[in-house]
Amino acid sequence: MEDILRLERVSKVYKPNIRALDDITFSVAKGEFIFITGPSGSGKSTLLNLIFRAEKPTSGEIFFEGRPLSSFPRKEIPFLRRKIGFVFQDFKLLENHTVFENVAISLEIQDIPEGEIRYRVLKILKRLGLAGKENQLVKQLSGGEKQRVALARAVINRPRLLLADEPTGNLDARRTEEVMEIFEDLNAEGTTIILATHDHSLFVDSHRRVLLLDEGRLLNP
Ligand SMILES: Nc1ncnc2c1ncn2[C@@H]1O[C@H](COP(=O)(O)OP(=O)(O)OP(=O)(O)O)[C@@H](O)[C@H]1O
Repeated sequence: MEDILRLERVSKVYKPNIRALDDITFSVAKGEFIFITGPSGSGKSTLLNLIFRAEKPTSGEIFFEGRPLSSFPRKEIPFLRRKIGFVFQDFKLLENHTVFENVAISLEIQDIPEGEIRYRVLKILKRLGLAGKENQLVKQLSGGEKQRVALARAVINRPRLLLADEPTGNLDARRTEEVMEIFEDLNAEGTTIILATHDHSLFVDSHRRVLLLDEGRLLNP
């Protein structure tokens, strides 16, 4: 099957000499759902940040849909980010804005008619169990609700690739199961997913590919 993503010999070194990622090579097929795991500090977040082009590799290259990420000029990054959704570990939500505003923000900068924005936002909120919460300020939400708002915002553009960093970190067992079902549904609809977690229970029975990171190295390329 065609690859949506390929990393070739990617390394990331932070000053003075922290090798966060060391010579990483792997591919992800279109439609795949893979897990990345490893102990704290093994490089999971760094890897996702590089794929999102939030940071650049020190060496090596990342290809998204065949195109090297290094070839995207700055002004094209917003277009790239519409194709790649990111659920951040710390959510990165606008705490003093409403749930609706947080989810709608990326649609509003695209000249999409207001009625369609409203329809799409309310639909995704309903799907994520947040119906009726649209006018609430994010800072008034529970951790689990914020997690789901972050997921809603990440998928509102119907991205081809969804990156999720510890997306069940703040959830109890029942909510974790619900969120994992949503990831399964999104994947069944064709979204490629890369989910980073240290929680083995998320993938142990999943029969999915699991990449193991340790001190920046991939143990099972
Ligand atoms: N901006 C940065 N500057 C310097 N060092 C960094 C930076 N970001 C990450 N690191 C270092 O790179 C290594 C990998 O960190 P990273 O956050 O990718 O790990 P992780 O596997 O996501 O950990 P966790 O599960 O705790 O989130 C760590 O040693 C970390 O301290």
